Amino acid sequence: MWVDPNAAPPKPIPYAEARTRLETLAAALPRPVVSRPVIECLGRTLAESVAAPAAVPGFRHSAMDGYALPATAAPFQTGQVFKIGGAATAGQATPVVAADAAMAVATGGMVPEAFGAVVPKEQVQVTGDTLALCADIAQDANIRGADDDFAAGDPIATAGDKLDAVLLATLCTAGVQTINVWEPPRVAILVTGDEIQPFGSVLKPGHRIDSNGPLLASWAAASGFTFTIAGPSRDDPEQLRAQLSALAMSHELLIVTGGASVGPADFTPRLFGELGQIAFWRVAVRPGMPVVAARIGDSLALGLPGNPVAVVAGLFAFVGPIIRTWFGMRDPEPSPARLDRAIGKSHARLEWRRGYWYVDATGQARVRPIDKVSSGAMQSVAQANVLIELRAEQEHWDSDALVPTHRIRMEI
Ligand SMILES: Nc1nc2c(c(=O)[nH]1)N[C@H]1C(S)=C(S)[C@@H](COP(=O)(O)OP(=O)(O)OC[C@H]3O[C@@H](n4cnc5c(N)ncnc54)[C@H](O)[C@@H]3O)O[C@H]1N2
Ligand code: MOO
Repeated sequence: MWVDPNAAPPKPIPYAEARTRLETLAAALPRPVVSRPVIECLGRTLAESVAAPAAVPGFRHSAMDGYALPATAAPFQTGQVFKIGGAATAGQATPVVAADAAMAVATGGMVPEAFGAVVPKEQVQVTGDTLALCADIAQDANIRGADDDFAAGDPIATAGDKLDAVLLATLCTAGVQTINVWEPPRVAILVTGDEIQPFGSVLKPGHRIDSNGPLLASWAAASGFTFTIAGPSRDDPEQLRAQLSALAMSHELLIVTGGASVGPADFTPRLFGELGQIAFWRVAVRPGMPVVAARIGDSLALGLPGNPVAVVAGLFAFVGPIIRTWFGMRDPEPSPARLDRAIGKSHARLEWRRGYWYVDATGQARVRPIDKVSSGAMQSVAQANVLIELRAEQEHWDSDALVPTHRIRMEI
């Protein structure tokens, strides 16, 4: 799509259509899979499902510190007396004991099939090298099977699962050595706008401090991505063209903020069109309508409007789906909640309204819409923990209406 700066801008497309085009773009990017030792994969996402290679722990073992009783002596009853033929300690080979003797065993110690139960220390009376049972002991009591944790072939994790500490430890336990994970996209962030000044600047009238750069850089860092941050850059098409083409050469995901709309200094859509192929420009959503997406070389370029709340919504609505497509991850489920008060809108775009989600005293999930709806008001995002989804074709919601909400202010 060629963007003619003098022509009328295109009609916004529905969000569902934009998502489909974005996911098609993301799936077509070169996404390398690498094989890595499990221990180095915290935060990585599995490119293929993993099953247990063998049973774990792989040997029959004791769940208690006590004595293994010879199977031939079952049933084990109060008062029964056994000679203690030896002691098995965890991690050591089992000693040879007489067929009718008991064997001292530690928790986790191997218990061969010749033994029919383990009696805990607390339930025996030991005199010299003999013990007497103080209770009846059931067959197989306190013995765990060789597949107590995993049987060979048990599924452990599915492609698209992200390794947190628990999953990483579980794979280690199962004896999995290396896994195939997606190499994450290299992310470039380009902040634009003549009025935008970097953190720490002394502002002149008309200037704003850059918040989109810190927002996107913090998101990329928290996601564990390698990223480059450029700008704030002036609204100069020559300089922006050079920056965009250089960044697109070395990054798979390029996020630009500002200059997405139809103003005289809005160059992002035109430059995307010159350097690559535009997938869409303008989507019927609020905030974020002027969003533009394109393929530039081997990079997916996303141009978000400069308004800071549109960037927060853009992370949720556009960047999130790109990242999940890249990693083959599922979408998080929305959380339905009842509105604290009636709300309305006077446009036919899908809106993500800021809200505060909570559970009331009766256990009911509720959401309090935040009053400020300006796309420039970061304050209102700081007061919110969800985005309330307001359907494009509806204009009024009664108090107590059930609406889908999406958690924000968390890792995507
Ligand atoms: N005639 C029309 N005008 C506008 C339309 C339209 O359809 N027709 N769309 C409006 C909508 S919706 C949005 S959203 C904005 C987006 O415009 P841009 O993408 O060109 O964004 P900018 O003009 O560059 O910035 C908007 C706003 O945000 C502030 N900003 C920008 N970057 C940052 C930053 N890094 N940190 C903090 N604040 C930032 C900037 O100063 C502006 O106030 O267009 C509407 N106009
Ligand atoms: O889409 Mo803009 O972000 O509504 O103000």
